[in-house]
Amino acid sequence: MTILDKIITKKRLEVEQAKALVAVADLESTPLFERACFSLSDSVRNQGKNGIIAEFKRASPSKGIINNHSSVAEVVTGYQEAGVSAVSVLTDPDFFKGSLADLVAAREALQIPLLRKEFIIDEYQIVEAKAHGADIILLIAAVLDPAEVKALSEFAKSLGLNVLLEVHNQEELGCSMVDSVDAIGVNNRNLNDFKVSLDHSLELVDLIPSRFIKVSESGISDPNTIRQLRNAGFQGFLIGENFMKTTAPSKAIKEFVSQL
Ligand SMILES: O=C(O)c1ccccc1NCC(=O)[C@H](O)[C@H](O)COP(=O)(O)O
Repeated sequence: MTILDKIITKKRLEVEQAKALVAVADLESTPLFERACFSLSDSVRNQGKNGIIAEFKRASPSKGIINNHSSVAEVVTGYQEAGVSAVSVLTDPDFFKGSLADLVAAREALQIPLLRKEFIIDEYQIVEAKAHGADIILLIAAVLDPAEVKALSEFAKSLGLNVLLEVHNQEELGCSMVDSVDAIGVNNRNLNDFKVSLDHSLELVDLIPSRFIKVSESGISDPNTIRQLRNAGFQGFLIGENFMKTTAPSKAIKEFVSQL
């Protein structure tokens, strides 16, 4: 069983448990569910922002514990002050040590788009995302079939959310481009063996139609890489570990951005 299979098997259980605890109607009656979402596209195209989607990431299957000392509010406030276009918060508890409480804490600190970084397999998680302050949801082509990508992205759009679709290769890209997706992220990390290569982004960028925001994800640790990716046609850059592994992620991002 691959790590991705393990994550999805656990996720199915987690979603059924959540459904038994909190009804959809209760999620839909929260104040956060009512709010209008920030637009990812507007934020990425805003010249005053740098295109970075900075991630709050405590742990990962590839690295184990990355940061168990920083608070969500302090880190994401620093990210926002550094001019990022959006913030990503991992909410998976078992493999990434995240939570929906982290998402709410980030929402309370931010006035820019917020991504719920999660392994979404069910509409319930999309309602949960909106009810806990997300503006953007992630759909991962490697764990969904094209019909699921279409149905889940259309459902998210019906709630006013932005949709980021993650692909890793040409086959996933070809199968999953639908109009209900706003942004396509090329994950440089193979989610089965964790190998990271920027070549995935560079090989796929020209195959992504210009109507989608183009995001390069994972393994970015050098301002020169942002320049290279920008020149290749990317507008968004998802970065987690590079900031989170430091003693002060809110300072590390400012130092990084000063070199752009
Ligand atoms: O990060 C992992 O080890 C991982 C393993 C399996 C599935 C997903 C995984 N990461 C999720 C992400 O997409 C990254 O957190 C995100 O792209 C940021 O990557 P990085 O800058 O390398 O922390």
